[in-house]
This record gives sequence, C-alpha cells and structure tokens, in this order.
Amino acid sequence: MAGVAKSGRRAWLARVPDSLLTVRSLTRSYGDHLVLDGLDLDVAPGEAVALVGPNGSGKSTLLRCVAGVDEPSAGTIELAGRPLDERDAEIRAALAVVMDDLDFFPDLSVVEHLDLFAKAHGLADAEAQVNEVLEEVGLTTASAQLPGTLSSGQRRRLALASAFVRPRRLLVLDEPEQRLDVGGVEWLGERLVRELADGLGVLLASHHPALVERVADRVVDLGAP
Ligand SMILES: Nc1ncnc2c1ncn2[C@@H]1O[C@H](COP(=O)(O)OP(=O)(O)OP(=O)(O)O)[C@@H](O)[C@H]1O
Repeated sequence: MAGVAKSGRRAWLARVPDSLLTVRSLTRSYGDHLVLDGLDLDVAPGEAVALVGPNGSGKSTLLRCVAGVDEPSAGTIELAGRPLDERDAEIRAALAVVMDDLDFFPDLSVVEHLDLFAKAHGLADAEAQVNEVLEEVGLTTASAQLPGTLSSGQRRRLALASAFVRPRRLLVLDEPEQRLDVGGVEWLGERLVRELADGLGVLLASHHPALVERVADRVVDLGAP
C-alpha cells in the first residue's frame, strides 16, 4: 500500500497538486541515536498519510516536529508554503494536533475546554459548534465534568473534540484510536473521511490496521529498512 494513492473514492486527488505539508530532509537525533534520517514527506489537501512502524521507529518524533513541539536536528517543514513557526498565527490556525500524551487544564470542565479552543480561534458560532461536537463525540452528558473525572476513553474523545471545534487545514494525530471503544474507532474513521472530503489534510500515526486501511491514501512505514 505504501506510496500508492487509492483509486476511486478520492481519485480526484491526482488533480490537487499543491502540498499542504512539505517535509524535506528531516533528521532528528537524540545524542548519537539517529531516529529520523533525511525524511521527505508531503501531504496534499484532502489526503491522509498514515505513519506506521514498530514502537520506537520515530512516528511520534516526526509528528512532534510537525506539531512544532520538537526541533528537527536538520531539514525543513513547511505548511502551505510557509515555514513552520508557532508564532505565525496562520500556522497556528491551520494546524490541529492531538498527541499521544493528553494534556488538560484540571480545573476546566469538558465544555469549558471546548469553549476555550473555539473562542481562542475566534469561531463566530462557538457555542453551537461546541454543542454539536459534544454530541458527536458522546460527551454531552459529561459536559460539566472535570477531565480528571472522565474515563481514559472519554478523555481521548475530549482531545479529539478539541481538534474538531477549531479551524484547521491539517490534522496531526498520534495514535488517535488509543483507548477508544469499537464504536469510537468507527466514528473516528467516518469523521476523518468527512474531513478529507472537506479538503483537509491528515497526518496520523497508528497501530490500528483497519483505521489505516479506511482513511489512508498513503502509508509510510518508518520501520522499513
Ligand atoms: N526526548 C527524547 N530523548 C531521547 N530519546 C528520545 C526522545 N524522544 C524520543 N526518543 C527516542 O526516539 C525513538 C523514537 O521514538 P518515538 O516516540 O518517535 O517512536 P514511535 O514510533 O512513536 O513509537 P511508539 O509506536 O511506541 O509510539 C525511540 O528510540 C525513543 O527512545
């Protein structure tokens, strides 16, 4: 499957040449441990690229570099032709990230978290958007709860919901299927397919072959020799 665009469902992608995410010669080492060695990667609008590979092969490292929370040792990352820089408001507005290590404000409820994300990004209809996403991820009845009182799967749903209440052009998702129940993974796949149909780009790392098969146009195996 690697490097091969799926035909049919999104065959029109062949006519969308612009790269949303452009990674060139990306190298990341920790001390003398070379994790990523001169990696090139493109994600086009409406395209999903899945990173697969064994534990420790560098998937999260790559995603952290793309998310701007880790510094490449060498190489360049551009989003819609602009160098990745979290001080750039357009970059911040374009990039929605859900990483492996979930991070919440302990004193903000579920609905307050989503409000914060929506309002921070200047969403005009923040309340309606938040309510819609709460319903979609099944957290309406838990909306007044603090993150610490949620189950681990509910916390994952909250993290995903935060990405869907804000503007975005590229979704960066590190093992988004983690801790979701069967229905949750089903919903996630369906939601990502809708995001792709709306022209968003998706870069995800996953250990869930069925999710990868469902959403990914291309698979990059970081464990391949
Ligand atoms: N801050 C760090 N300092 C030192 N080594 C690190 C650091 N971050 C990651 N590494 C190393 O980089 C390698 C790649 O880690 P990474 O988390 O990217 O793997 P992964 O493919 O996401 O694995 P998994 O499937 O387990 O999530 C590992 O050997 C890890 O120990």
